[in-house]
Amino acid sequence: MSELISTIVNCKTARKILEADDKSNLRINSSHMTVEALLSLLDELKSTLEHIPLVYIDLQGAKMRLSRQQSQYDVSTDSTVYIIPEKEFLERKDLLKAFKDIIIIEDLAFDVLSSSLPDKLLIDDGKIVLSEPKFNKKYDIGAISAIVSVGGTLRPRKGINASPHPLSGGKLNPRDKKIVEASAKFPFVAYALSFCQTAEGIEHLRHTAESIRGSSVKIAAKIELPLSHDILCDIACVSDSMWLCRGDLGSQLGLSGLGKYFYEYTHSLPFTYGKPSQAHDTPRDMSCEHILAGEVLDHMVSNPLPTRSEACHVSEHVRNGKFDGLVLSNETAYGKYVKEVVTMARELIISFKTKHERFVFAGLIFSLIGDIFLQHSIDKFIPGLLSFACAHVCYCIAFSSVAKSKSRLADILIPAIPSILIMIPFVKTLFNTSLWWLLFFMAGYCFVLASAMWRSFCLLKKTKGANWFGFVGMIFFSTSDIILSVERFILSGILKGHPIMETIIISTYWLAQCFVSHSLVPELPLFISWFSDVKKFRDMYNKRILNIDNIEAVKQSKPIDEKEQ
Ligand SMILES: Nc1ncnc2c1ncn2[C@@H]1O[C@H](COP(=O)(O)OP(=O)(O)O)[C@@H](O)[C@H]1O
Ligand SMILES: C=C(OP(=O)(O)O)C(=O)O
Repeated sequence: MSELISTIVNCKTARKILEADDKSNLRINSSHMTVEALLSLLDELKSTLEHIPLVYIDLQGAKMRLSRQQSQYDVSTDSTVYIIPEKEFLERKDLLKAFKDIIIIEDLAFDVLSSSLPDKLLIDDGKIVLSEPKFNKKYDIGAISAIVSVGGTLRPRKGINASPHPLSGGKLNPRDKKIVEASAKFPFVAYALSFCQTAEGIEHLRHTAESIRGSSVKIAAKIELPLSHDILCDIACVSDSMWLCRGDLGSQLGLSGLGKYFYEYTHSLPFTYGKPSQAHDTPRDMSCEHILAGEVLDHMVSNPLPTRSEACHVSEHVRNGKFDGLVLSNETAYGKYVKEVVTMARELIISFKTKHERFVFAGLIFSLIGDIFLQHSIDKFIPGLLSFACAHVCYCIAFSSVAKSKSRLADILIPAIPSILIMIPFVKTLFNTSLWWLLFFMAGYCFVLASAMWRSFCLLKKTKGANWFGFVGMIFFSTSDIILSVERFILSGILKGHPIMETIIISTYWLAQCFVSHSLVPELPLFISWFSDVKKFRDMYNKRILNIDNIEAVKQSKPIDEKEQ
């Protein structure tokens, strides 16, 4: 099932979200709260929630932000504003708080921006744009003045973008480090690192978190700058997931640039952005989970339904396997329709049978046909074998719909080599017999079985070991088939019908089918989930069919004009 991550500001929002979708994970943006407030929110979640999901703490990393001291006010287009560092504001607060034309930013951001003034500054994902920044001595402070080319409402802690981005993301900054150290005692916490720029940044975070916790920690890299394909591949190697954050990326690249980057990212195209990729001996890919973030269902911040484009875009990209989940930000942090947006997001990502599900189902049907043939007698062996070969082709398609290998050559060679090796004893035994022609069918069968195993390994690799079920299933499959063929052709059926042999063949076969099917729901506990979660799944399904929440929301909503009057 796809991952849904919903941003919360307090325990109340968390409860609302989980009421609408108890499988949603949560996200807390640490930049919008003090470290103490963050820790007490984690404590509250732990003590009040019945079931606590994964909670991502979003770390500021190398993101630049307005100060917490910034007051909320509107800046109008064409006016002049003065950007000052937080420390100056704090020193002269009594005088400065009366002025409505100052923008207070974090000291580090002020220092890096002063050392090389950018052409433009974008605040709050580009909702406010400042042009022509220059040094100015306003209020006797070394300020940066700028013209407001797009006006809007300033709010504390909103993000600032300049291109090129002036802060490099190396080791954790002191505040993020303190947060990681203090939150390590909560086993349900994962981390998302903002403005991630290198694999080293993620490695440092992982090392810090895991050495304190003493166990593995899930880490997401937030991609908010146009990084090159090579760097993305490096980051993918050390991260559990990468979040494509289109809010900041859109500010960095402009909207048409974002469209182009999005296309290249989702098609893993090399060298358009950043430095050209270096030549590598082995093909490189961005194998890890990919999560779509930034204005995913933004229309629902103030409307009960998303736009058609949002609904189609989300469905398309989760369905075609480009993304493994979604982050909801403003939609749940301060949107008016928290429950509706969470329900809608879940519907959009499960409201169809994915290719993975459809082909696992088809594989099970072919296996059933194969079982019926093999139940009869030896002369139905070939139809049985062909049915199971079709089942493995279906499993191949199912696994590769989620995790494709990048190399066609590997797709052929890796399954071919073990198939040839396995065939050697059978060739020796059957070659000079009247059953020699069976060897062709058996070789073909071995190849499709090994291909399905290879594709299940790609899935295991892409999910960094989290979805190992398909691979283990295919190992059981091969074990069952090898024992069956050795017993039938090499030992000439002398053990046929022996209860121990039959038990091993049938139990490995059933375990294989169970594990392959479980690869569809890797987040649920093995086997038990099939029984304990039936009701929840049925409720979710009924809700989807009847669309109850959304019908209610539409009925209750008034036209925009009416609301504004
Ligand atoms: N813990 C919080 N307290 C108050 N407001 C918050 C909090 N978290 C998020 N918000 C609000 O929701 C908005 C969207 O959240 P998020 O996407 O995490 O922020 P940002 O875009 O600033 O990184 C924030 O800009 C802020 O206005
Ligand atoms: C999700 C994003 O990150 P943040 O919420 O930190 O702005 C984004 O930039 O789209």
